[in-house]
Amino acid sequence: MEVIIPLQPSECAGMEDIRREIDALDQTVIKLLGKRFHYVLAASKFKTSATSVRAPERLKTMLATRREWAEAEGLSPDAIEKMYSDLVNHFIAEEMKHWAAQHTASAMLPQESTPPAITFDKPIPILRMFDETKAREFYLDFLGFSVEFEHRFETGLPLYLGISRDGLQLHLSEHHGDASPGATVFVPMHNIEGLRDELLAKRYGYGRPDIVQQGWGQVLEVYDPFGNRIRFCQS
Ligand SMILES: C=C(O[C@@H]1C=C(C(=O)O)C=C[C@H]1O)C(=O)O
Repeated sequence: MEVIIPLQPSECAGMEDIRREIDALDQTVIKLLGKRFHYVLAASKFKTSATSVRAPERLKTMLATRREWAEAEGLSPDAIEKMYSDLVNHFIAEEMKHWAAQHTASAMLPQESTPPAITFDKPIPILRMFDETKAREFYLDFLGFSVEFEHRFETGLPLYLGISRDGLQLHLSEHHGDASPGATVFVPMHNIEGLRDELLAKRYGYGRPDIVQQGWGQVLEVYDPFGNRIRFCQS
């Protein structure tokens, strides 16, 4: 391995030596400037405003110090100040970009800052019922609903039944506090004639519903054994 020992200026035998030494020094200077740059970027996390990023007072005093150091090395203070001024202005611009990315209003917002939109699912009417057998006969056998779930706090306590058919969900409750008989559920639907034919074919003992033409559409009403009615409507 070739070990290169730096030559003093007076030891250089020609331009080749001179330029090799200058290149080596400039490479070291630029490496050091690269290190310096990382300190400047790291400064941005302690800066609280765009003015503090520029830190004009610090810039002024540091340029003055570099002038003194230049003089001590036999260099022109003006030339060194100009060099530093150009360099530091470039660093400030980079620090500003870095700072803005960390500190602007949008960067400061928590990531999950957009609250989810408020939306509603389809409501589920709760209808009062007080005879499980009659409820099953009407809603399951006649209207063709299926049971989604059944709930009782314990055996012998009131039943709460979730039922559904083709997108229509109802809750039937034996709890007297949940609802009073006499409710009407308005159900927009499609193929009301198909439903009418299906219901008539059931030959249900307590109702033979037919379609009534109203101003707002065709209406078919059925009455449950507890005084509630379901008003199907196709418009
Ligand atoms: C690093 C700082 O931020 C800026 C960059 C400077 C630099 O490159 O030396 C000096 C002052 C500021 O303009 C600082 O405030 O010290």
